[in-house]
Amino acid sequence: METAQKNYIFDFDSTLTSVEALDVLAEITLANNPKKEEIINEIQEITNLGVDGEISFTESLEKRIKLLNAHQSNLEELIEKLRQQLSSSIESNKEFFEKFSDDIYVVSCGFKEFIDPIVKDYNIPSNRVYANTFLFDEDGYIIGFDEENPLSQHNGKIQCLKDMNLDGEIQVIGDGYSDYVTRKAGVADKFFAFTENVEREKAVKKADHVTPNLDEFLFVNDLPRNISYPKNRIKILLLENIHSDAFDRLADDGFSVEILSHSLSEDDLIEKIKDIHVLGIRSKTQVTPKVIKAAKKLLTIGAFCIGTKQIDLETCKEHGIVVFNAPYSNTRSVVELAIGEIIMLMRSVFPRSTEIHNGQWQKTAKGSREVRGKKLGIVGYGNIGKQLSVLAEAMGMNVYYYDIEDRLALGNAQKCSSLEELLSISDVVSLHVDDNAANRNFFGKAQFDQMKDGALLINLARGFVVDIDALKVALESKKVAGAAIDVYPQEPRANGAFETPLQGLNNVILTPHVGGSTEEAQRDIADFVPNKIMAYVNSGNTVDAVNFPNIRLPRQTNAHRFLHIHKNVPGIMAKVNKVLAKYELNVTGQYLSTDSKVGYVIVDVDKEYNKKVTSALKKIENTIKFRILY
Ligand SMILES: NC(=O)c1ccc[n+]([C@@H]2O[C@H](COP(=O)([O-])OP(=O)(O)OC[C@H]3O[C@@H](n4cnc5c(N)ncnc54)[C@H](O)[C@@H]3O)[C@@H](O)[C@H]2O)c1
Ligand SMILES: O=C(O)[C@H](O)COP(=O)(O)O
Repeated sequence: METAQKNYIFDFDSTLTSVEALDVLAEITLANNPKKEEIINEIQEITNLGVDGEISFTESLEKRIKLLNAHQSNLEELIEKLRQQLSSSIESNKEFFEKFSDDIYVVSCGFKEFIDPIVKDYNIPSNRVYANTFLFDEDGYIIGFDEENPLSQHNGKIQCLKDMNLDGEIQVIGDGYSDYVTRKAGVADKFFAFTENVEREKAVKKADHVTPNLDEFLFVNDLPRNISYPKNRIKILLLENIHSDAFDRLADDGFSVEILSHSLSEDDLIEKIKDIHVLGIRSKTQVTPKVIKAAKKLLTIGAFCIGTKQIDLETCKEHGIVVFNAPYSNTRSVVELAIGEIIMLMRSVFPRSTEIHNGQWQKTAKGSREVRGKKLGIVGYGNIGKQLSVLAEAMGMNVYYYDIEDRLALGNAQKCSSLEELLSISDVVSLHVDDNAANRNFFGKAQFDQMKDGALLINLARGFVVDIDALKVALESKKVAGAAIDVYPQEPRANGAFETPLQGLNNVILTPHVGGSTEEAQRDIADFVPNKIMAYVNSGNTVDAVNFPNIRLPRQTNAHRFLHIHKNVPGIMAKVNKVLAKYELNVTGQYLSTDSKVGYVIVDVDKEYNKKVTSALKKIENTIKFRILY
C-alpha cells in the first residue's frame, strides 16, 4: 500500500551550498602556494570526474585530500566561508526545513566535520547527516578518511540509503550522477537534478525532474515555500536583438529567458506568445489586439526603446498587461547622431565622400557651410528635442522650436508659435515629435513648400511622420538641399535587403533606424527595463508603467501579497474587501491605484490564510487578473 510518508534526501556540495566544500578548503590551504591555481584546477577536475562517475569516488577523494594538505585549524574558516555560500533558494526556504525537519536527511560524500555545523542552522541534526569523516595525524593534518564508511566508496550513496532503511517514498535532490545512481539502483523513488549552481549533463539527462532551484522542487511537491510560483516557470521572450545584458540580468534572477535576434510576424508571435509571461521587444514588433488575445499568460511587456505605439496599450490594459519602456536611455544617442548629421549635411560631406569612393577628386567650397550662426528648427521639444537644443546652441546655432504643448525654452532657444513660422526661418529642420498616430504624414508637400529654399531636413523620429514621396520631390527639385533619414514608413523585421525611394539621391544620409543603437544606450536599456520587469513580476510595482496606474510598494516579508487587477466599476473594492473579511484574512497592507478603466489593488496578508480566498477573489465579477506573490 502506498504511504504518505516522504523522505527528502539532500546532497550537500553544490546543492545545499553553492560550492564544492573541498574547493573552498583548497582556496584556504593553498592561499600562499605559488602553484595555487594549478592545484585548484586539478582538484576541480578530480571532483567532476568523481561526481560524474568517471573515476571511482574513493580514488577521487584520496587524490584530493593529498593535494589539499589541510589542517584541522583550517576547518573553522571553511565553515564560515560555506555559511556565506549557501544556495540562495535554500536560504530563502528555511520554513520548509523547519516544518519538515523530521523528513529531511543529508547524504553526502563530503565530510561531517563541516556539514554538521552548517545544516544544524537548518534544523538538521548530526544524526540525520550521513557523510564521511576525516582522519587526522597527531599534528592535526588531514591525512585520509574513514575507509569503512560506505560513502567513501564508489556509489556509496546506494549502500548508505539501503542501510538507512527508511519507510515511505524517498526523493533524492542533488546535482551529481552519484545522486542519480540511488534512483537507478532502486533505493530512491525519485531523483531531482538540482541545477541552481551547476548543471551536470549526465545528471540532468537521467533526472525524473530537473529542479533549477528549491522553489521548483517545493512547488511540484506542494510543500511550503517562499514564493508561490517558481521563477524558472516564468518564461520571458526577448525579441529584436535586445542587448545580452538583459538576458543575463533576468536569467540571473531565476527566470527562463529566450532571446531572438529578429522580430516576429503577427502569426508567429500569436503562436509563440501562448506560453510567455513576459515579452521584451523594440520598435519593430507589433503587439496587436490579436496577439494580446492569444497571450493568455502574459503579465508584462518591456519595450526596450522609447516608442510604445507598436503596442496596443489600451488592449493591454484591458487584459491586465502592464507595459514599461526606457524613456531616456537612448535620448543622447539620437541627439549625437542628429548633431553629426547636421554638420555632415551642411558641409556636403557625403557627396564628397561618395565622389572619392567612385574615383573622383572634387575639391570645392560650394555648398559647404559652417553650422555656426545657422538657424536650427526643432519640431517636438520633448526629451530629445531639448537635449538637441542644448548641444546645438553650444555649437553656435540659433535654436527655434515648435511643440504642440507648452515647453520651457532651454538656454537661448526661441519658441515659435506655429510650425509655419519655424519652417519659414530654419536652415535645418529636425523632427522629434512622438510616435503618436496623429502624427502620420505630419510632414508632407505643404510643409516642404513652407521651408526655406535649400534648407535641410532630419527625421530621427518615426517613419510615418514624413511623406517620403513628397520628400523625394522636394530633394529632386533642390527645394530641400539635403536630408538625413533614419526611420521609414515600412521597416523590415530583420536585417537584409531594403528599398526606399530615397536611394541614390544626392546629399541624403540614410541609416537603418540606428538613432538609439549605441552600445551605451543598449546597455542602459538592458539595465533599466529588466529592473522594471523584475520589480513588477517579483513585487507588483508598476512605477513608470506607461499604460497602468503607478504604485510603488514597500518590500514585504513574512506575508503573502495578492495582486488584483479589475475593471474600474462601482462597488468592486467593496466586493474585494467583503471576500477578505469573509475568509477572516489578517490584512497587513492594502494599496490601490486606479485610472478610468482599471483598478489595481495590492493586498498584503499574514502568512497563514485560508487558501479558498484566492478562488473567491478570482471569481469576483470584473476581475481581469489575479496573482499571488511570495
Ligand atoms: N531613431 C531612433 O532610433 C529613435 C530613438 C529614440 C526615439 N526616437 C523617436 O524620437 C521621437 C522623440 O522622442 P522623445 O523621447 O523626445 O519623445 P517625447 O515624448 O519626450 O517628446 C516628443 C515631443 O513631441 C511633441 N509633439 C508631438 N506631436 C507634435 C506635433 N505634431 N507637433 C509638434 N510637437 C509635437 C510632444 O508634445 C513632445 O514634447 C519619438 O518619436 C521616438 O519614438 C527615435
Ligand atoms: O523608440 C525608440 O527608442 C527608437 O525608435 C529606437 O528603437 P529600436 O530600439 O528599435 O532601435
